[in-house]
Amino acid sequence: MSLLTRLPSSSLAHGLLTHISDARSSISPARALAQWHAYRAVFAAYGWTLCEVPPCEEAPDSVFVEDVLLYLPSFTDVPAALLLTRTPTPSRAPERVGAAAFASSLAASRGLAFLEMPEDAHLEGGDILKLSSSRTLYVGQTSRTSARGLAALRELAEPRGWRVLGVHIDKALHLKSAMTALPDGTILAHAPLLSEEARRLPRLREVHEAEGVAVVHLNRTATATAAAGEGSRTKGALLISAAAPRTAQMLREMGWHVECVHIDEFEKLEGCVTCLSVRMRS
Ligand SMILES: CN(C)C(=N)NCCC[C@H](N)C(=O)O
Repeated sequence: MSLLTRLPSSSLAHGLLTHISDARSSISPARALAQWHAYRAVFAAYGWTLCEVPPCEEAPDSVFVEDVLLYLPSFTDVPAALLLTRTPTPSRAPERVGAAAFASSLAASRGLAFLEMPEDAHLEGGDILKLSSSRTLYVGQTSRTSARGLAALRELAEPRGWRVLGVHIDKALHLKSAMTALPDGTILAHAPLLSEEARRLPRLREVHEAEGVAVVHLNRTATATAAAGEGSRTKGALLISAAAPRTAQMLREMGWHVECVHIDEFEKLEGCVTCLSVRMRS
């Protein structure tokens, strides 16, 4: 399991804001850097190999590396792929250059395909929710991912065995600002952030904290939670923001071991625990 991350730019405080009031004045680059290291340390403790995408100092939002690179597993004989996305935002466009060279080289070393979104197809990784249990990709239709982006991803993903469905999102920056999924396909969602279309998705489980919608699966098997001292009494381990204690407790009651991380410096810029990395599980 490999975790791709990207060092925060010192200009982080100038990151884009879309749906929340301007909190950028309170952002501490030093505190953000400490939180970024602590985030990575949790994955390392669960056996993930840490890989760094070269920093992009000129792009304030470059730490949100999930948006620029998408790992696309395959269920067929078509190779899995690393996809370079295509943001519509000028301030994030420079992120693509260093990410492209890195991803092309990593893909070659791992026997993966390296793919790029076409010129006119805008898409960011924060809009892509992968449900491996049902081989479904939910693709947010947002200010960052267009219908052309959805169509272009469908052309790349269907031959790899994925079903690709668009979901209109208008109350949040990305699809994964409003929902993510547990390994069994349960979708954690925060009702105030859902469009009418999103409310109709199957297997929704409402969480009452906006930060609680974002979870990352830290390990495949319960045995890995031995590192957490809980042995194999849990389903496995999840990572969630420390800003969602009620959701963390709900997940523990569902049988998960839960690791909480402080990422408030990134939440001030509409980030979450999925944004800060690309997870390559196979
Ligand atoms: C799941 N989410 C939300 C993401 N993957 N990306 C967060 C990007 C935040 C950045 N300030 C921006 O506006 O681009």
